[in-house]
Amino acid sequence: MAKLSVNINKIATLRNSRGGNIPNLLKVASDIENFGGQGITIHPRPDERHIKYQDARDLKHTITTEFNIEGNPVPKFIELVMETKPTQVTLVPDAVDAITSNAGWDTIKHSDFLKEVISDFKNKGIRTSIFVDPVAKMIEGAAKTGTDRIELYTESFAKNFNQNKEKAIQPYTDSAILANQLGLGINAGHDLNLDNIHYFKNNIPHLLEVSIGHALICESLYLGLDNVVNMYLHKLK
Ligand SMILES: CC(=O)[C@@H](O)[C@H](O)COP(=O)(O)O
Ligand SMILES: NCC(=O)COP(=O)(O)O
Repeated sequence: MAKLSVNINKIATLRNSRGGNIPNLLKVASDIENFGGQGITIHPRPDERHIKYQDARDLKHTITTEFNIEGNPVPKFIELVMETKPTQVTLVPDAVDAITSNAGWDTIKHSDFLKEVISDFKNKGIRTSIFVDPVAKMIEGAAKTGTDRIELYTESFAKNFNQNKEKAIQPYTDSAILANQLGLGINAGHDLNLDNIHYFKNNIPHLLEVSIGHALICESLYLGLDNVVNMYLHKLK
């Protein structure tokens, strides 16, 4: 069974829209865990437009499952991760002005940098994962950085799922087989949803964890958070 880590960025977006503390991010995170969620993911961005750096500090004291912090390892982010010591850090090469994550690492070009930050995080006892496209040479490059895991960037799978799911999944299946042969753990995320998750899970060998936020929160508007978390858990079995 792959673990479900719920990305709560969108809860922070909603809270920030009124400047108060409704919905309460810490309570939502605890509720998700009580509903069965096996992890909480946040992706603080430099402009703090949703998750604030202080949220990461506060969540550290309330999360009882796996805490995953995603982001571009700029100095301020590295400092935050070193201070909060989450279960896992997922490195994502976001541009500052990106609306959302839109590419995986070039693990060849940024090899030296990735090796250095990954080694620093691992020395602190933090599991590392790096966000990559499903491309063989990028997976091979990832293995050389010393990272524990990769997170497969699933945007293209999600985008093409309805037209041709066999074609959409193929690079991901191939990448998962290769990653496993190279000793990497496999996570995945971005635009996964209740329609595509079961097919994704069934076709990705050795899948350890998915992080899902945008669709999960949207689906919860109609179906309820408790219900939706459990629907994902069922589909991930
Ligand atoms: C790494 C990744 O795929 C992203 O999903 C990200 O965590 C979502 O970030 P936003 O909520 O800012 O779009
Ligand atoms: N790492 C992916 C993630 O946390 C959630 O992405 P999305 O479901 O919000 O697209």
